[in-house]
Amino acid sequence: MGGTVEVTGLTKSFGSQNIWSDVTLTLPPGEITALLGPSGTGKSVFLKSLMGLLRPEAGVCLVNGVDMVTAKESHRLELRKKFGVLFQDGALFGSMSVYDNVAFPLRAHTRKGESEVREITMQKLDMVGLLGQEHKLPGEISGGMRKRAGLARSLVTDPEIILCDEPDSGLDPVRTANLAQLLLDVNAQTDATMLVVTHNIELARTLPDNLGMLYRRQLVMYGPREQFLLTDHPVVSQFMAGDPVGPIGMSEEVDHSSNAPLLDDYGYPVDGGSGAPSMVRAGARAIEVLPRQLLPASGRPRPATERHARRVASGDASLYVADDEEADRPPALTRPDPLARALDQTGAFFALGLDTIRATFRRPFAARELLDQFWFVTSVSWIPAMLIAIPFGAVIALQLGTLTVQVGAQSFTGAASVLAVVQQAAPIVTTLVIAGAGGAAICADLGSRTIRDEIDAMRVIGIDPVQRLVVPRVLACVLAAVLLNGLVSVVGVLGGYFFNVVVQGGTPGAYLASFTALAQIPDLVVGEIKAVIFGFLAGVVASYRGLNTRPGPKGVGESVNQSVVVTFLLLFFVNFVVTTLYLQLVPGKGA
Ligand SMILES: Nc1ncnc2c1ncn2[C@@H]1O[C@H](COP(=O)(O)OP(=O)(O)OP(=O)(O)O)[C@@H](O)[C@H]1O
Repeated sequence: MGGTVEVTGLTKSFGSQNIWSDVTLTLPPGEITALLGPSGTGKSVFLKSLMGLLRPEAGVCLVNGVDMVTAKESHRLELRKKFGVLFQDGALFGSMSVYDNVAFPLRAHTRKGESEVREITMQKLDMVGLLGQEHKLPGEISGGMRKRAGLARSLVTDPEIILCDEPDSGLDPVRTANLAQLLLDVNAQTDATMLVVTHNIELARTLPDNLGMLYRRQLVMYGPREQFLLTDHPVVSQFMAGDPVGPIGMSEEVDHSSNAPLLDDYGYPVDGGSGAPSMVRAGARAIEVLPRQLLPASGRPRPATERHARRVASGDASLYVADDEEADRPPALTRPDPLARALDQTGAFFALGLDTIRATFRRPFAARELLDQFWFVTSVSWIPAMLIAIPFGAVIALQLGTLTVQVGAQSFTGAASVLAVVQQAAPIVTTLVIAGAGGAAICADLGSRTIRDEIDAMRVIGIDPVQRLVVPRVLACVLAAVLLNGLVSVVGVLGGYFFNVVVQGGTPGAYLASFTALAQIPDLVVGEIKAVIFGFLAGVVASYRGLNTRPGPKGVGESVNQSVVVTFLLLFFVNFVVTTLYLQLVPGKGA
């Protein structure tokens, strides 16, 4: 029988926006449950909270007895392997073909040989009608096809718990009917516990054993289909009838507001309210006859059907209806505390940094991804770094050359300009360019994957995105910083030599002699140490912002902007700290 999911008092907010509060329900093992609710009521947020992808601020969510809210991430990654999840847009990995996407969980978590992987993958692709499309990339197929490929991927490991976020959206009516039948047949074969979020009334009426509805930040009703579908609850009956008139309005915020029609005790418009009461009642009456539930194509009854009937007959399964007073409660407005938020984000940033260091030593190591990223970061950074290094080295050389002449210490010009370039200018120039070019691209890439649910899909498949995506990107930034720092130092020093010796008429011998007299090996090493630290910071900041992008393209843009600005600020602060420590700990040569 399928896995168990027991939710108690779950509450989730984003900042001051409460999404839902105190949600309590149990998904009966092996049965199909549908979750309904107007757009924006937090159904997707609920699914993600069940899998521990989002962290509710209160409540318990037990999956096979383990609380997903408080469990360690490593424990959650293991538990998520029990889930098969279809995200709203399919959440296919954009760089892999449809075939590789569907085969991915099998390759990641089973020891099956490639021929067996192929057999299972092709069978699932056949099941969702995608044979012949397997070599295409997700960007080359339609939205509905992506959805079906996502469904095939979610089923490929025969999961104990299947969560589907609007499996019908983007599908034509025939394919929606086929998909409903497919989900039912999968349930009949595997006895998996299933939760399906849908807006499709026909699917909601004929597929599930149980239904629940979210509305105005709470679970308004939850229970067996026999009781749910016959209710005259105004919100539920309006939704199930798809009626424009009733308590549900156009948006979550104005529902039931003064702009909405005046409603009687049952939620029907009273005199002066807009809309036709007869239509509402007709709509409500339309669901008074219990529709027939779908039957498995095999003709054999599902194991869940009998268990469900027993639960209903014994009274174990009964309809939960939320308190009306609770429904009328105004949204709980929690004022966001900017200090607590800043501390939270700082803590999360350091946690990602530590996790990145730990994950660097975990196997398997994403060596191919590291090479790709290193090549990418270096190729976008080296030309701007060189172009900045030449005038930067020249300005330092000219300024120091002029100054040393003024104070009669021109014999130290070489040492002063080389040390300024190697210790200060080179690491800073290198990392500013890496953060601006490479870091911005890393943040945009991870941000786009986040808003397309690819990162969450990876977590559900039990792959740690820090190990798979963040480690190679951060290491690529570190390696590119070390390499470019060396190049920028050489270019800067040569530029200094050119301007001091050729332009300002200094002697080559004095330039080099002053350098060897005053500089020491640690002076050169500290430049590379700075490059390592700055490269690490640029990579972690870009990854942190990318993984914590707010929804939508605007969110990605904001993240990229913040990533660059925060890296610059951090860089100058850390440079100050490292330089001060170095000057305290390493006495200058001859001092
Ligand atoms: N990561 C996030 N950060 C901030 N707000 C979010 C985030 N994810 C969702 N929200 C907000 O939570 C609310 C509920 O979103 P959700 O996608 O769960 O709604 P839904 O019921 O699934 O809607 P639909 O039926 O239209 O898909 C929305 O107001 C949304 O803007």
